[in-house]
Amino acid sequence: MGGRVIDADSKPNSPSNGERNLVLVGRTGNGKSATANSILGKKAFMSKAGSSGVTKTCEMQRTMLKAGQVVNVIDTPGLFDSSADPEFVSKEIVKCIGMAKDGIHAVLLVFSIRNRFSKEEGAAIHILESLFGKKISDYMIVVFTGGDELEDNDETLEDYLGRECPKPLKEILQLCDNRCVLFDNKTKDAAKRTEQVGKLLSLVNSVIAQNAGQPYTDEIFAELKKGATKLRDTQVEVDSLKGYSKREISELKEQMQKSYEDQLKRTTEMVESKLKETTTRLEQQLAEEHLARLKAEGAAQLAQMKSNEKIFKLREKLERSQRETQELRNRAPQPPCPIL
Ligand SMILES: Nc1nc2c(ncn2[C@@H]2O[C@H](COP(=O)(O)OP(=O)(O)OP(=O)(O)O)[C@@H](O)[C@H]2O)c(=O)[nH]1
Repeated sequence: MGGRVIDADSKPNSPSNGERNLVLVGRTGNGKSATANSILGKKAFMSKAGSSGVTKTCEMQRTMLKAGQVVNVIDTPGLFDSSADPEFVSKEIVKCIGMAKDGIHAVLLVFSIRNRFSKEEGAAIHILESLFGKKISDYMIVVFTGGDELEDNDETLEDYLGRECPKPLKEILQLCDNRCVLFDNKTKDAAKRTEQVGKLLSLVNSVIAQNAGQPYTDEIFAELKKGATKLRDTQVEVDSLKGYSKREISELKEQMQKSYEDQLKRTTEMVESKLKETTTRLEQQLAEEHLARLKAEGAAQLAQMKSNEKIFKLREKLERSQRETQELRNRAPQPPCPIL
């Protein structure tokens, strides 16, 4: 444990004083690790440029606030990148849930104002909702990184969203009740660092208050917690057994460990099948939308062609009738010259 002491929780109406579990999700390179480090006030996670992804697995680090409250920060790899393998993603999700045993107090969706918002980022929210239910959006907070670049351009977050907010991002912000915060992870200004982390933690407090102090949990959390508690209790029980040889005790422990690992495997498989089902459904939906767009474009093109053809024919008709009129005029007998 270590890191900076932050004064975000010394407000009179701050919610429960238990530990807080914050999970950062987002596309590789959006600045999850850098944001996690800003929250922790120390370089706990590796953060650097690279398209292949620096964070390879979920990891948890913690810090203590001024009021003595512990904040657990879980950094994740790019779970919703289109290149991510479902088996790996499911294992990581189960691992992350295992770390936040008591539930998740806030999910931080990390976007970067330095990278263009992508389709897959828009789809990620639907995957999260499919895996964890619509309730998960009550726990979401959007974090935009790259505050320094906006500042360099003399822009605010509102200016940026005014010019650069595609429909799926708008929908995400609406789903989160517009809970969003801008982070400059590059700043060396201690006051600025404290202020942006304080703002985020205030949003976390409001999320906790709105959810009546209850962190997000579901049947996956419950199953994993039950399994881990059972393993721990039986290990204690086995340790206290009398009249058994060392070998028998070690065999019993191995059996317990194996049954726990089997349960983890089953849970991971369940998450994987849900994930595959959702991804297939989303891909189908995207393909259908694409097809509908193509059809609409085709119909518009056809209508345009038809109307071009009509215009061409009308112009031809007009020119023909002008020519005919001129010919008639030319053929008509000329009036005698008044001078003669
Ligand atoms: N200018 C600027 N760069 C940032 C900011 N936040 C993160 N970065 C940079 O963005 C790059 C990626 O940051 P990471 O924290 O490694 O991103 P990540 O989402 O954790 O990426 P993976 O660990 O690879 O999944 C690094 O070069 C960071 O220094 C920011 O607020 N401003």
